Amino acid sequence: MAPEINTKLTVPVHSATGGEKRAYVTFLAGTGDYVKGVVGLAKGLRKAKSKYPLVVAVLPDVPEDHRKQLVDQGCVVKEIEPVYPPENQTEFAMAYYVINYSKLRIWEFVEYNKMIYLDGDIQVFDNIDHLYDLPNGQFYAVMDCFCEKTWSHSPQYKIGYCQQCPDKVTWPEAKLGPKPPLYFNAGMFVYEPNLSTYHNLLEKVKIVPPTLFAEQDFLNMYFKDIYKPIPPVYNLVLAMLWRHPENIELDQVKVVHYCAAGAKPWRFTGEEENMDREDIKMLVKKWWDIYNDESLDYKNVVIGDSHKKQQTLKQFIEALSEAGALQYVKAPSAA
Ligand SMILES: O=c1ccn([C@@H]2O[C@H](COP(=O)(O)OP(=O)(O)O)[C@@H](O)[C@H]2O)c(=O)[nH]1
Ligand SMILES: OC[C@H]1O[C@H](O[C@@H]2[C@@H](O)[C@H](O)[C@@H](O)[C@H](O)[C@@H]2O)[C@H](O)[C@@H](O)[C@H]1O
Ligand SMILES: [Mn+2]
Repeated sequence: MAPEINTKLTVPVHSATGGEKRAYVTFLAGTGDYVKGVVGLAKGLRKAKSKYPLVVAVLPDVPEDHRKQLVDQGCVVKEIEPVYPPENQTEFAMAYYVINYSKLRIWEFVEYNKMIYLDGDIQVFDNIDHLYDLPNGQFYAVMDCFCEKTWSHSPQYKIGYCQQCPDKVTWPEAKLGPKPPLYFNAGMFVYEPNLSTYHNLLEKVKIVPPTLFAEQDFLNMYFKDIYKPIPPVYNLVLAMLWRHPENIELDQVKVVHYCAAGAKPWRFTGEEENMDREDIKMLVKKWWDIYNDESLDYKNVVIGDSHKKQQTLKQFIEALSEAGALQYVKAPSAA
């Protein structure tokens, strides 16, 4: 039985007032192939007719040609300095998670007052611009699942507890203390950049001992009092398809998060566990269909738009002249 959360997202009708500056933001590190994920995301947001730009926070190691690819796709590329956790012996669930602390820099982007963060391994298949109209002062994200092997070192996994089905194995308060607060997946969240929050985050991250899920654990701790769960259609953590299918209606899903082992579309082999599932193969194909769709490239959309505008202008002028509204003044012949 899915946890009782408000699955009918009621968003006030008012849209951005004049002063609101909104953007999507993602994070890119390294010289590897995650840049494909970000290009795919930029094209997916365009296909979903998102009104807002995509900002890409890049670490200094992202090469010039990758940055150019992103600018050519209409992205706003902003270089950030890395954020490192304190010296520690932590075994992160994935060794590379240490670089994910750098995501914290996006709280400094105060030229925007509302942003939606999306991992580079996320694709947006339907418009989610309405999430910007959610009430301010909260931190919105989708609840994670604790059932994958990546959680095997956690107390939840060891007792078979998952917040996605809290009645299946009840949390043993007597033995393990109070049930953990609702926990979100940090691959997608709606937040408000803010300088004092930013400085406080950076202060706190220096003293909080790192844990399994690196900055995701840290963000859950930091925002636990204002965290508001939003429906899984806004961040389908793929493992939900085989761990909690009863909580998912795939044809309603707007955002897919390719975070299961072996699920990154641009490296997909289909060999890892669950990667031979028909739904997984369909979602990977959907990702590639967008990535390969040249009509979604920024240069074609912009040209397309300006071409359309020229066409419309031409038709407008023709219509005016047909209506006799335009008296062409004959230019004197040059001769
Ligand atoms: O080599 C890397 C690893 C991670 N990332 C960024 O960090 C995010 C979080 O990592 P990942 O999505 O692999 O974590 P998962 O969601 O799979 O746990 C990615 O989506 C990318 O935006 C990156 O740019 N380069
Ligand atoms: O650095 C920690 C990462 O933790 C999260 O990924 C995990 C989490 O979703 C687990 O629940 C899954 O089991 C696992 O596969 C997946 O990698 C975020 O998606 C990512 O952005 C990043 O914060
Ligand atoms: Mn991810």
